[in-house]
Amino acid sequence: MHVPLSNPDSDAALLDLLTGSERPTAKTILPRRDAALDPLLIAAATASGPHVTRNHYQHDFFPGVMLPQSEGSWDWTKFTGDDASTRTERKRLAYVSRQAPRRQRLGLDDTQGGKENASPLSPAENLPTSHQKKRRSSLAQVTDERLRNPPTTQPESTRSVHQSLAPLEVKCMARTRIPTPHGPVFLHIYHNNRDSKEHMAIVVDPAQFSGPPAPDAPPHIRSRTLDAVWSADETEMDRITRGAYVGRLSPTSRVSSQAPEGLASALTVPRDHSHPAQQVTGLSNAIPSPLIRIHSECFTGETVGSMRCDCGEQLDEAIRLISQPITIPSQSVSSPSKTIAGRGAVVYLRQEGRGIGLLSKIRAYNLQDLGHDTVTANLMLGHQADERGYEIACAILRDLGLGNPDGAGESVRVLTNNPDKVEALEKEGIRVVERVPMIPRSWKSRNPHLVDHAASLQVDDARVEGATLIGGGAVHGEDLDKYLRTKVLKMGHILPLWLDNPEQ
Ligand SMILES: Nc1nc2c(ncn2[C@@H]2O[C@H](COP(=O)(O)OP(=O)(O)OP(=O)(O)O)[C@@H](O)[C@H]2O)c(=O)[nH]1
Repeated sequence: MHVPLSNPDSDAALLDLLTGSERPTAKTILPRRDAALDPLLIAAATASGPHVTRNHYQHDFFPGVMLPQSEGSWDWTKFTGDDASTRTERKRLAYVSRQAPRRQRLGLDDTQGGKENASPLSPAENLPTSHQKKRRSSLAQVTDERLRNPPTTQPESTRSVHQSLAPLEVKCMARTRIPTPHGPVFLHIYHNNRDSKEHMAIVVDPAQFSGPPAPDAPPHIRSRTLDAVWSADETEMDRITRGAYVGRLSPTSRVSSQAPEGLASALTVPRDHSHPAQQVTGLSNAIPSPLIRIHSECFTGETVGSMRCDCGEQLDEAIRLISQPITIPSQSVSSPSKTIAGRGAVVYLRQEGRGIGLLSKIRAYNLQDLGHDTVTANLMLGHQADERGYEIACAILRDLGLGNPDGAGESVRVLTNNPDKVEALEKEGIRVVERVPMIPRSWKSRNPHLVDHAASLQVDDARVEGATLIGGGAVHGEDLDKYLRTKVLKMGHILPLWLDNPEQ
């Protein structure tokens, strides 16, 4: 049988269709403007590569032509009617993604060995979240049993996922100087390969402004990952822009932490007791370990100034206490006592609402207004009393040379009333030499005898005038008292309970 290789008539029609050299006529089999698959669109789509966006792949072609005015688009105006056939047609042409959102895919990948988490830390975009959030049961589903026996450990979902992941890595992406009412601090922004949050470290170490440390002075608190060389073609300006500089940055002073050679390691060198100068003065042994705090995000307390909790005050108080000058007592008759600048760090974790997130915390507040305490409200919403983890905080501390288990870093003193935090740090190998209590200002001002607990810090309790949340004074109120009492009575916080009548 003879099969014609081509049909001149249909070839001409196809050419017209593709080139648009002729306006569509009644003879045209597929009128150009009404084409089910517009050839120009197909060409553009093919040229632009596979249909992959950040969150989905395999989108239908039709979203690109939904604007009726766009060249070659489907004529959507004919679907403006409300009859049944129009509705069906609309549905058929709906914007369709054949892939689940990225969050869900990551959850699946985790169960298959966490493949997506194996990618290296990226400066441009943080690494994916490690696990899918467990679906919360509704309020009505919360049983009395759950309220009676709340789970106290880390969520199982988090534990099992973390067990199967690559080793935790953190990387300091940038650091900058921030002046505060208590003195300058260095704010460090961290990325990690466990979650997509930007956790932070607020480092207090103003001695860094005066150049490399003296042999008998404590080492500077600097990030190893920030001071590292990131790439062979990284310029001095790249390093300075991300904060890898030494001293005080100014238009006339811009020394990258890479130059001169060896400076970066000299800046972070740990206390070396075999160093001749240190043996002579013995000063370094008398310097107390840096004071640190692991703090969890609280938008309401820290930004809005909420008096339902003491979080804003605690953040402020931590920076204030760490910034207090340290007096080193005289080591011998010939050497006088010495004062050095306060040093330490607040690791600021983005674990809003003890890890349940801002939305749930806001809902929990409404349950609290109905008479429930903070713990019960969390449980009623299907959360645990506390869903936080401290692995990332420990990795950040290690990156800053603090509390390293291998003896390469300094041990730390921890500002907290929460025994879980101390336990978590020690479990991760951080050397904690002291827990320093944080007495709420309102309790201190109303119960002066509690101040004795902080006397060892030798701090001046004066407030900074004119400052609001950071540097502000003591606040108190019914909600705050209730919150603090629940911490002591239900969460095991080590804090002498404030009483209306101290004699009770
Ligand atoms: N779920 C919930 N979270 C709250 C509430 N009030 C404050 N928070 C959160 O509790 C966390 C406070 O934690 P931290 O400041 O680290 O301190 P802590 O665990 O109380 O222990 P300390 O170190 O002794 O202060 C923050 O994440 C707040 O957002 C509340 O009523 N409900």
